[in-house]
Amino acid sequence: MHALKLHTLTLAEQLADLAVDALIDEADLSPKPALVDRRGNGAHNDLHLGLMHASALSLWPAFKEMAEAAIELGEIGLPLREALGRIGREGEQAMLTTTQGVNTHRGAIWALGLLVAAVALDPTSRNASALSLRAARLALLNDRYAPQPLSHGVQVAQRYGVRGAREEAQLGFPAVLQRGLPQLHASRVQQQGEQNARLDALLAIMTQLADTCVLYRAGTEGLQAMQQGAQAVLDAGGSASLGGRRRLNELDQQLLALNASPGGAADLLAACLFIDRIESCDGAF
Ligand SMILES: CC(C)(COP(=O)(O)OP(=O)(O)OC[C@H]1O[C@@H](n2cnc3c(N)ncnc32)[C@H](O[C@H]2O[C@H](COP(=O)(O)OP(=O)(O)OP(=O)(O)O)[C@@H](O)[C@H]2O)[C@@H]1O)[C@@H](O)C(=O)NCCC(=O)NCCS
Ligand SMILES: Nc1ncnc2[nH]cnc12
Repeated sequence: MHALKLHTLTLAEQLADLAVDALIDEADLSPKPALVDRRGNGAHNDLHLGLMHASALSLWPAFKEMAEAAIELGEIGLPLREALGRIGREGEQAMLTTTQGVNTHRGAIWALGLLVAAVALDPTSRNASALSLRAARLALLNDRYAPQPLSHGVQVAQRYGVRGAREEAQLGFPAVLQRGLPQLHASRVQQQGEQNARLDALLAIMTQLADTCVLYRAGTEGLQAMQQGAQAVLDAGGSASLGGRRRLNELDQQLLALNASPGGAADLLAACLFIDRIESCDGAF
């Protein structure tokens, strides 16, 4: 008879599981305005839900390695920042191989990678502000080996003078801490269902974020439509209310017409769900 061998997950493996779970929960959440979800491809002709799942799963080794690097190096400093940069770039390559070149989760590797490392550095300190502060301190360090591509984010940051993904992390994810998480908690208190609470959290993030994906595709008209439309859904009672659902449908149609995909807001919803899960576990994850 074979003995059943149980493998206890390491901390790094548990954190990688949680990061991938957050990405899959984000992808599955429906109906998200102009984003890939269970209904369809939103404003994307090169993406679908299966690809988002495959992309999320391809990132598990990178998240695990980022957590291991944080545990091994043990402190915030250039060695850890540069290790995260190297692992992040390898993660991007794994993602691009899986998706045959489509950028599904670049911003999510960045945000979740920093947060995974922030938890691994001190798993006993799990509240959102402490975590985001450690992530911000990592993001503020300059990775000497990072290539300097003229990315979409850099192009629109220059053109419109906005904060992109890098600055959002360096500030400790204000769209998540000040908007997404409080809205998630407030909507849960109203007991109208977890999916509606998550949709409301996404909308709250959208009200404030300078999403460089939206700006690149649809300029300031797209960004205003996203921010004001998301606020209109929340003002009408949120995604659980009939009025809110009507506004959400209007926002979906408007963003689709503008080809404006809030991919940055989607990544930050995944970050929000990850932090929420870390904060709510006591003991093992
Ligand atoms: C620091 C980096 C995040 C690089 O940032 P940068 O702004 O230079 O680069 P981008 O390539 O533009 O990627 C940033 C991605 O971050 C998301 N995002 C956008 N706005 C915000 C915001 N205000 N706050 C937070 N996050 C934001 C967004 O990701 C999502 O959109 C992706 C699709 O974008 P895009 O390629 O533009 O796609 P399309 O519009 O569809 O393109 P076309 O089809 O039109 O051609 C999607 O993947 C979502 O994830 C931005 O894309 C960081 O990445 C970096 O430095 N990496 C190097 C390695 C490293 O250090 N890693 C650290 C590991 S901890
Ligand atoms: N659900 C989604 N749809 C499109 N782009 C995304 N980037 C991250 N999540 C996304």
